[in-house]
Amino acid sequence: MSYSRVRIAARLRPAIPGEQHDKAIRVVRNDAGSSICVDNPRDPSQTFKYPFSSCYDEQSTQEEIFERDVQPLVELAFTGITVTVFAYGVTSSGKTHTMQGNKAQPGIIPRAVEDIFMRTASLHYQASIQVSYMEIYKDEVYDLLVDRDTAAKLPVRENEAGQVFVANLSMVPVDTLQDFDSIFARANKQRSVSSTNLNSVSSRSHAILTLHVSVVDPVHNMTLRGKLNLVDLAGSENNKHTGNDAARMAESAAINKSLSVLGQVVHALNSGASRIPYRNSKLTRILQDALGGSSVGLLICNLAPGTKFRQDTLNTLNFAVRTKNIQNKPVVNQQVNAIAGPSRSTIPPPAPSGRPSLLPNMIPGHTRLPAPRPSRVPRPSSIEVIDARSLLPPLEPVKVEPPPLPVHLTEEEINARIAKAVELEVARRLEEERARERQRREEEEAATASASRSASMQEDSHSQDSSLQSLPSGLLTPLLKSSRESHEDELKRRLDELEARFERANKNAVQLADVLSPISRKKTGRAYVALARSHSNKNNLEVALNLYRKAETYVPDNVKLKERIIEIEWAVKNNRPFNPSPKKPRRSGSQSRRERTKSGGRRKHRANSQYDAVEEEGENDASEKENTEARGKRRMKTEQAEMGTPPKKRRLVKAEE
Ligand SMILES: Nc1ncnc2c1ncn2[C@@H]1O[C@H](COP(=O)(O)OP(=O)(O)OP(=O)(O)O)[C@@H](O)[C@H]1O
Repeated sequence: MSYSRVRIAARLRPAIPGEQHDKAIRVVRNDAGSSICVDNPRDPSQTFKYPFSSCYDEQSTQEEIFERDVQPLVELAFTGITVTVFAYGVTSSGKTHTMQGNKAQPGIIPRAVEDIFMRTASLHYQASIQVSYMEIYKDEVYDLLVDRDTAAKLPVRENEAGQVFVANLSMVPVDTLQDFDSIFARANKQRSVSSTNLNSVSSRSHAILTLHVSVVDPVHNMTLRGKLNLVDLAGSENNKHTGNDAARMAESAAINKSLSVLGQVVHALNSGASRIPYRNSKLTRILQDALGGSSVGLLICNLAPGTKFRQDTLNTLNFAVRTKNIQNKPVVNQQVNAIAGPSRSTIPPPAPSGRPSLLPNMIPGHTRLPAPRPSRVPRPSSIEVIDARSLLPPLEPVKVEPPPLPVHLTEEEINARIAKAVELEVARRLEEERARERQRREEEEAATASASRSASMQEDSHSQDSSLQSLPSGLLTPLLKSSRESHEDELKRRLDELEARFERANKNAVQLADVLSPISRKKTGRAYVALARSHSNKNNLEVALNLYRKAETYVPDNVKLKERIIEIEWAVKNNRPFNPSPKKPRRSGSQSRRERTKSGGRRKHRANSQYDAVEEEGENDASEKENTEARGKRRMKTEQAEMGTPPKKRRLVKAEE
């Protein structure tokens, strides 16, 4: 089964007139890759680092982003795959600029359309392009290709195959770039836009432009239907800054609510929840396919610069980190042609004439996508949704049969097709190998994690052998008979071996952390933290630092872990000893609850243990935020007394409070 993670790109816009310029948020590039660095709002001496494969700074151009991150995905639409690119970020962070741009700096949408037409022209197959464009305004869907004054609210429905669609949405065939430009320009005038203190042309709705690409392959007698969804989300708004009036406030509430549901969907997917709340907003319902569904996804995080936007930026980046873990399972949408031979009529027929038209046609020549009522849903025999791999020729033994020679294919094109098929098959086999490796690894991790937990319990009780009986036999059994020190060495050796084995099997820069499930990542992170803590207790600070950094690759959005790394870096750099927080003895559930209540509650308890923070990583955002705020308040209270003391000491002062 082949999975595709949602790709992430982050783009920092330049300061615009009237904004104060500072470096609170910046793009850093080094040998290890690129990251967005943000100063900790609570403690400027600390920096949060968010590594992403694509980070664009203030000088980046529209062309770079398109060529590096979007153009490779456009190609997929020609192979029957749905691709969704969405721009996410706080209001005024540059989403519309990135997606639409302007005449001088055209954005992703015009570039993608141009690219599609260029590809179409060079194809030897018949291809047709259609466009649909909708906006979600106050949780209602409107067609942007019909006259605004008469536009009705469109219902969101699901067909028998489980595909979500917007009923009665127009689809307009476009044959040239000029066709598209005039349709798009006219449609954009319909979009809900207003002026706020932060943006004179602030989008008040989420806009989804879809380019439907149909390619008819007469040789195989089928039509591939790919889609490119280009989504310009409305920005989250802090109404202290926007200065919104009552009407804008109502829009703002709807925008913030739908983005909050988007956050909940991402969180539920990440935590493996059995119910994903897609239905809680129209936005998530329509984007369902891009989040944990069958399309390939790219999230562009737009970031506004400077201290003023720092908290919003952290929220956006944390959302991105969570989204990065979502796995989609792309499928090829392929329809067997009813009549063999090339055909340009890949567009569904217009609604039956007896059906009352709800909306007038604004654009001449456009066809309305019929509402697929159950009786009109294509039978499974005529529309297939298939796993992309099944399109590959058989490869046992490795031998690729060239596809039948279409009259207009050149020798070079045939060779390219064969090479592509081989490449895909190799990728499939690699994926199978990885799946086997993953399974082996997860079994080993389960044993490793329980061993490290037991090791940590051993430390708590200062009893080295009382818990041996309760540890699992098997993988780690020989270690249990040795001393604790050698046990740790062995645990580290096994973790290293696990990564090395994975890297050997994957020479194409896929990291172990990238392929583990969220639970396995958390477990591995936890094992590294346990080892790191043990080394820091012995004052082997450099080793501990390395291990904490390793842990961070598995749980990158764990704030406590980032803080711990900064503290140890400080101690190493200043050649100072490092005193770990005193570890509390384990208590029974009820006793623990009683004590927590007396001593100021759960938040204080959590703040005391780095290990617990990793364990509890992934709890809901609200409690994370509460913790951060509570810590921030305590930090401010003690700031005066702590001047000149290292970060670790400050924490101890707080703990004593
Ligand atoms: N990379 C950039 N280079 C130059 N100007 C930019 C860039 N990104 C954004 N801007 C400018 O910043 C302002 C806000 O950008 P934009 O309207 O795209 O933000 P937005 O995120 O779409 O906001 P909203 O959510 O309120 O619609 C605009 O004036 C835009 O031209």
